[in-house]
Amino acid sequence: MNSPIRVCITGAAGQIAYSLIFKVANGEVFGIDQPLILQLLDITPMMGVLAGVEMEIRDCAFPLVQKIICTDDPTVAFEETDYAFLVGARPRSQGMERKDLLKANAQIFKQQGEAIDKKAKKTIKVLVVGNPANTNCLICQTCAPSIPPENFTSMSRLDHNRMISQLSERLNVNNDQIFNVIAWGNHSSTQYPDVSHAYVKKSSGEIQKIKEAVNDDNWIQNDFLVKNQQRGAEVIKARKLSSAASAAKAACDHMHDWVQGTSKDKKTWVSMSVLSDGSYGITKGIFYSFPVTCEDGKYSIVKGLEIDEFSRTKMDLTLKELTEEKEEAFTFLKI
Ligand SMILES: NC(=O)c1ccc[n+]([C@@H]2O[C@H](COP(=O)([O-])OP(=O)(O)OC[C@H]3O[C@@H](n4cnc5c(N)ncnc54)[C@H](O)[C@@H]3O)[C@@H](O)[C@H]2O)c1
Ligand SMILES: O=C(O)C[C@H](O)C(=O)O
Repeated sequence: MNSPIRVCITGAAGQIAYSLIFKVANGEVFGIDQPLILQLLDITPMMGVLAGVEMEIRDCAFPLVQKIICTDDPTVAFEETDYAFLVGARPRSQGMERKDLLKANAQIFKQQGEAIDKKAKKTIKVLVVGNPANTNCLICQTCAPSIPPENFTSMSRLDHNRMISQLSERLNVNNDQIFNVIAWGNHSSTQYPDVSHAYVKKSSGEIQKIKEAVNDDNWIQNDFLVKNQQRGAEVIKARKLSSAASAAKAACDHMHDWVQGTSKDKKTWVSMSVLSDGSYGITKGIFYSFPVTCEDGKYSIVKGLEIDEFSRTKMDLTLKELTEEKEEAFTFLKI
């Protein structure tokens, strides 16, 4: 048996965590022979609810769970942490301006970045889920200067998965027959769901570009695009709550692929928000969703893809939003 790894999940008394914790505990991310110590963080008023979650984790009798630590103190939650899912964030309340939301979250992710810097293993891998995820991730990473910047990522996998689902439905194939979609940019309504390089592997074995298989550019550039950009809002409208199970599944997919690797031939990729290295003309120092492959616990941005004029415009638009978010958030922090 391997020695246990320490996995921190923040927002542990919330909706996403209520699905995520149990998938992680069941071995779905780090493997069925990898024991875990769960380090669960939420705010003080939620400690009672978190105690209930802890009871349920215990009642599952997971073979892999060696210890459960529930806390409202980030310096306890990030002690020696190997992997962190930063789910907890301040939600937008009625009448709250975007600026106020950025400000509230900037403070949370500053505090957590500082705790990670002081307490976590230097090899920690961090996935930020709490919105605005890309900018929260940037703040957290900036406040943890002793940790390599490439150890921080934020989640665009839900957008990636939503694209696959929409395409498989349209083409009447299974989800695992769709490859190489790309969710570019911010996890927000400016994201750019791009199918220019995507393909479908038909049941006959034939491979066809998505654009040819769909044969309707108008649908790709309008209905499909807007549906993906607005999917989070559509779920909120229907559920009166934001996506939780699908977000938890996407968080597991993201961390699983980062740790265990994507396809060995490097021909298929996933979408992950990572610190831009300037690829595709995206300003360095912004967490932007790119196509990546992963191997030996490291991600690499897929290089050299051709970008047409339509894509360029959309990629620049979401970059503009991220640049503005960064400027605004950093004014609150005086970094
Ligand atoms: N990136 C994505 O694809 C994606 C998808 C869905 C939801 N989200 C975001 O994920 C976040 C969580 O969603 P949810 O549905 O679980 O929300 P939720 O409100 O059910 O749970 C959030 C939890 O975070 C806790 N929290 C708040 N501040 C905290 C802090 N400083 N430290 C630790 N915990 C704290 C809250 O007390 C609450 O228990 C939201 O910001 C949501 O918008 C992101
Ligand atoms: O929580 C939200 O605002 C929406 C969420 O990020 C989603 O994409 O479902």
